[in-house]
This record gives sequence, C-alpha cells and structure tokens, in this order.
Amino acid sequence: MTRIYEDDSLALHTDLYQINMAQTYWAEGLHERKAIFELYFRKLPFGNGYAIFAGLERMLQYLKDFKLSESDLSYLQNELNYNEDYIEFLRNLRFTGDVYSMREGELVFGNEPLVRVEAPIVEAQLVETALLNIVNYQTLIATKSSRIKQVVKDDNVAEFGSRRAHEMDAAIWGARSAIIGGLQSTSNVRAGKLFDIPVSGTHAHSMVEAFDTEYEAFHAYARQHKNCVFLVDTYNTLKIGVPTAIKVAKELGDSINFIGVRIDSGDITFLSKETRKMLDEAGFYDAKVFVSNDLDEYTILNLKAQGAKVDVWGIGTKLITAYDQPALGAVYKLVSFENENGEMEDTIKISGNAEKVTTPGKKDVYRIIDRATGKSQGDYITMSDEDPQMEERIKMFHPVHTFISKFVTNFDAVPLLTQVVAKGEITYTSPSVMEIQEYANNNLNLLWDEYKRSLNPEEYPVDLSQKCWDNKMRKIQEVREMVENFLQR
Ligand SMILES: Nc1ncnc2c1ncn2[C@@H]1O[C@H](COP(=O)(O)OP(=O)(O)OP(=O)(O)O)[C@@H](O)[C@H]1O
Ligand SMILES: O=P(O)(O)OC[C@H]1O[C@H](OP(=O)(O)OP(=O)(O)O)[C@H](O)[C@@H]1O
Ligand SMILES: O=C(O)c1cccnc1
Repeated sequence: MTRIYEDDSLALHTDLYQINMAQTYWAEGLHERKAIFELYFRKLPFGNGYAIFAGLERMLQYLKDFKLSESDLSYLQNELNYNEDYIEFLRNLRFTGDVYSMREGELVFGNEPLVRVEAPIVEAQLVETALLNIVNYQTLIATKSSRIKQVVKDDNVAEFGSRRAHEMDAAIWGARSAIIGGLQSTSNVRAGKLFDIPVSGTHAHSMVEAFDTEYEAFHAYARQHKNCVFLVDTYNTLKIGVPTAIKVAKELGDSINFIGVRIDSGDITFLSKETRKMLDEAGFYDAKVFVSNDLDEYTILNLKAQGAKVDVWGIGTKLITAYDQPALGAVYKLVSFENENGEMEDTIKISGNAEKVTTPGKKDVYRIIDRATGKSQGDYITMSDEDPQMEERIKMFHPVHTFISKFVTNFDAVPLLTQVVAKGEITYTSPSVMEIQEYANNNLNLLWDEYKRSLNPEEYPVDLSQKCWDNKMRKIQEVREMVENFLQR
C-alpha cells in the first residue's frame, strides 16, 4: 500500500481530543499557562502487592523528539481541516517543560504520582496519550515478569513471547520490560540489539520435521551450533526424543556444549522428572531441562508443588500479553494550573467514588524506611514544599480510611521522583537494562514478604501527609460551595 503521508514522527500518536483541547487553549490564549499533571494508577495489577515501574527510557526519547513533521501538519490541515494559523502554531511546538519521574525498576503502588509533568498546558496535554501508552504497557509487563520471578526463585526464565505480542513494538518493549522484572533473556534478537540484553533460544519442531529423523536433525543443528538445547517432544518425548538427545550428546562429546533438552507439551511434571532421571543415568548431571507451553506464575507454582524437575522456564503468551490483566489503567490528571495572575492554583476532579477524587496540588513521594529494620514502612505523599527528611516524627494515615494511622520515628525518607527533563532538555541518563534489573531486585529487599506473595498480599500503605490531606479537603469544600452557589442562582 502506498501511503499518502509518511510515518515520520510520533507527535500525532495522541488522541484527537488532545489536539482539539490544545486548539482551544491556543485560541483562548491559555496555551502558555503552566499546568501540572500527574500520572498514576489506582489499583495494582494482577492482585499483586507492588508494581515495577518501566517506560522512562522511551518516554524521554519521545519527549526529546516531540515535533510535528511536515506530513503531520499536512494531514491535520488537508484531511482534518485545522486552520492555517493553528497549523503554524503547531509547526513550532516542542516540549519545553520539566518532568519528574520514578526511576525504571522502582517499586510503585496505587495512587502515587509516577510521573509529574510541569509544562505549558498545550504541551502537557498533547503528550498525555503517549506517556500513558508507554508507562501502562511497560509497567504492566515488568510487574508480570516480577511475579513470575518471585515464583521461579533461582531458576532461569527466558522470554519467548514475540510471536504472540500485540504487534512489533509490544514485542520489543515487552521484552525489555520482562528483563527489568527479573527474567534472564529474551528470544527477540532486535530487542537484544537495541537494548543490549541477553538473547537465548533453542529450536522448533519445524526443524525436526524438516529432517527424516530427530537423530539427523539434532546432528545437523550441532554441526552449526556449539551450544545445544534439543527439543525432544516432536514425536514421543521419553521413547524417542530424550534418548536421541542423549545419544547425539554422547557421540559428539566435548565438540558441543550439551546444555540440555526442551519439553513443549504433555504432562510437564511427569515428563520433566523422567527426563531428569534419564539425563542423570546417562551421566549428564549438568544438562538442563527446559520447559515451555502456555506457562505463567500459577502453572509454575503448581508444577513446582508437584515436584517438576525444571531448570529453565520459557514463557511467551501469558507474559507478553499480560494475559490475566491486559491493561494497567494508569491515568494522567491535572493537579495545578496557572491562573490569570500568574499564580498556580490547585485543581481537583470530584467523583462519587472516594478513590476517584483526585488529590490536588504539586506533590512528591517518599519511601519511609525504618532505620531499625531497613524495611519500608510505606510511601508518603507530600505537597512538594514539604520535606519529611527534616522531620523527626510523621503521622501516616490511610487516604480513604483515615482512622487507620500510625506515627513513625527513626526513619529515612527517600524521595522517589527524580527530575528527568528540565526546560525540555533531558537531564537523566538511563542506566543499562541489566542495572535496572538489579535495582528492581535490590528494591524488593525493602519490602516485607507479606507484600511480595503472589496471592492476596497485604496492602502496602500509600499515605498522604496532613498538609496534603488538608489541601484536598479544602478543595473539596470549595467545589461544594461552587456547586451550591450554582444551584442557588
Ligand atoms: N503437570 C501439570 N500440571 C498442571 N498443568 C500442566 C501440567 N503439565 C502441563 N501443564 C499445562 O497444561 C497445559 C496443557 O495444555 P495442552 O493439553 O493444550 O498442551 P499439550 O499437551 O502440550 O498439547 P499441545 O501440543 O496442543 O501444546 C499447558 O498450559 C501446560 O503448561
Ligand atoms: O506457550 P508460550 O508461553 O506462548 O511460549 C512460546 C511458545 O511458542 C512456541 O510454540 P509454537 O507453537 O508457536 O511453535 P513451535 O512449533 O516452535 O512449538 C514454543 O514452543 C512455546 O510453546
Ligand atoms: O527458543 C525457543 O525455544 C523459542 C523461542 C520462541 C518461542 N518459542 C520457543
């Protein structure tokens, strides 16, 4: 298909209503007023006790490159009929704001700002969709991966999902997120190349079927590849596959590195135990049993309980598509806006559902670490002019059920939001993906085990400071008065 408009920028990777709102701000002369938006999710995915933040690297790239191309502008003008003056305005638009963000690999929780964007409202509005798109997916997959890692413990896990991912972008950014969450490798070679992450792979049934026998197929593979994992379930795992793999490994001896065998169907517990026995009896104590086939943390937990003898788990579909919860649900809300006098005014969105009432004002998030245990007591959201690092004692209370409260002393308050963009310039250098993985791993040591179990974890506290709470109540009262005044008119 020949395209009329070249796909040469990501600036229109946004919802139409953003462009229409931007036009309204511009036409009304509000567009340069400063807005503060916060990006957060309300509910942890998969019923997990924590999430792993991912998406910052792509977000920074997107903001740095933000610029409507000539083809974007022609499309808006010719096909969607935006007027010439607005098109001229858009032509010169760049992202010039400040951004504060969680680091990738940070443990994050519901209702705390993960990203704070401070920019002229027109810019902050136009980037909403892309930022949510990036963070929602990558954080979801990193979290799913971490759940799997919690269950497999020290076993290796390879990410095999590219063929089932929701298109190509999801495959590669999903692979990166899977590594952040704790997996060892991906089968996606492009992800390996782009992100400098380990790639690994075995072979498929098609290669076995392309030869007359498994024996010939394994030999042919071994002639080209020093490292060999033979797929043993094409015809009959225990009667033909494993014995053939052992035979070929014995014949080739040290000329190959016989890493092990992969089982991709049947009863994994039974087959892996029998395979382990056969490998050990043949003297291949170090050869590993790989398994794959629609695995996720639930099946793996079950297989482990049954005593399956597995060394490496290959996981595709259920990880890369976040099969049991396909969306994270992060939102991007206006919390403060410059008024006509140049002062920032906090904003609020009211809802009948207490959890959906936004928390007004520019905020920061601190992790409150108990100095005695080194464990986290919870996260503490403050107005950005507060500094809990300077306080001896803080009161932490549940943001909805406020009677649940505690006083905390002898703590370190670790700020979680870092400035990553200043006046449109990127000020943050992303660590390598493997460093991010290590960071996520180390962060998990801050959590008590109750928050880390995959089934019904304890709810980790995310509390508001008194000042933040008072400010929210004040804004709610203001809105109430506004509604009453309106009704009396
Ligand atoms: N011992 C076991 N306990 C629980 N689940 C298992 C066990 N062994 C395998 N499974 C899982 O059960 C499912 C088996 O699915 P299914 O019967 O469709 O696979 P199969 O026998 O491999 O056939 P196919 O060739 O179609 O993949 C997979 O998700 C697999 O991971
Ligand atoms: O089951 P998943 O968790 O999604 O893991 C990836 C799956 O992809 C492959 O199967 P596929 O049937 O696509 O090809 P194959 O012929 O290589 O088995 C592989 O053998 C796994 O079963
Ligand atoms: O390398 C493998 O074994 C592999 C890769 C992708 C999908 N399934 C298996």
